[in-house]
Amino acid sequence: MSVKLGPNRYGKAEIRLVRVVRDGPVDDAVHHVKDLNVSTSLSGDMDAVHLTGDNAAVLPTDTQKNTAYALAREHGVGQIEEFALLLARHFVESQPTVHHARVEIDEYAWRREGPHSFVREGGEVRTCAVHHDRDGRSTVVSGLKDLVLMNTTGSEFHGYIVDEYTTLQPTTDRILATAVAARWRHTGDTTAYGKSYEQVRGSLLDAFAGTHSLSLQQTLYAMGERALTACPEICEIRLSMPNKHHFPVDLSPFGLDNQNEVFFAADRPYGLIEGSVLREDASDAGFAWE
Ligand SMILES: O=c1[nH]c(=O)c2[nH]c(=O)[nH]c2[nH]1
Repeated sequence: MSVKLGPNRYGKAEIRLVRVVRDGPVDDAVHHVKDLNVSTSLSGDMDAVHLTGDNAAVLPTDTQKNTAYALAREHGVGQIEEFALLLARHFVESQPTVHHARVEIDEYAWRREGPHSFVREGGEVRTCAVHHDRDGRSTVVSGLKDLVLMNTTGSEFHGYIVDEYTTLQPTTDRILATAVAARWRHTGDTTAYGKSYEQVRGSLLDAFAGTHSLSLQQTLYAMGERALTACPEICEIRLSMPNKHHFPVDLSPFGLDNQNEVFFAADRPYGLIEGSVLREDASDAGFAWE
């Protein structure tokens, strides 16, 4: 039997990193925090390590982790996309055996409660995934996940295929609830990642709340379209949205009606609606989504 090594990469997953910045006199400083989960992944001249156990080309994952902490100390974090690019470029530019770096970062939000006190926001997580290769090409995908949304009316679903297995009743008034995971690809024309994050997030919320929905698919498209319209520096957005079903409870055994007021919130199974919306003239994605 003849086999060969296929695509491979390696790195440190889920490096938890909290960076504190102190602003002002030591006794009376206002603190700022960045709370990150960083994952690095490198590829390049890695045949020997797999085929013969020669580790000479390998930058250990332990070193990758240390690098994240050291660069956070030296440079600060700023926008997660900037820090991810700093790390990715560092690995590729400092190590000839590393030809490609992918750095993914999740950022957890803390709301200020005092000069050095914070409350963890329970809601969405900001995300990014950047790539950098030895030809100097970089891609940046930003995103969010766990953005839980609900409309308690303004959602219908009917007109679908009915076959011998269909039991679903058509509805003209249902709860529409989801947990949005969105990732958007930057054209490369901007580094204003904080601003575009706010624009895209705001667009997703506006379109979800403002669309009278005939399906979650229609809502997904409206959300993507709104984000692309609001934010010229992104060219493609990918959305993944579970349909978190809410079933009206049959209260007739108790002599009670239920005019869409009492629901069973099911956690599984759930519909999973996914799609991308992109500009007609979107540039080639290259390795951005890998
Ligand atoms: O918005 C929806 N899209 C579907 O494709 C679907 N399928 C289903 O059973 N309910 C729903 N709702």
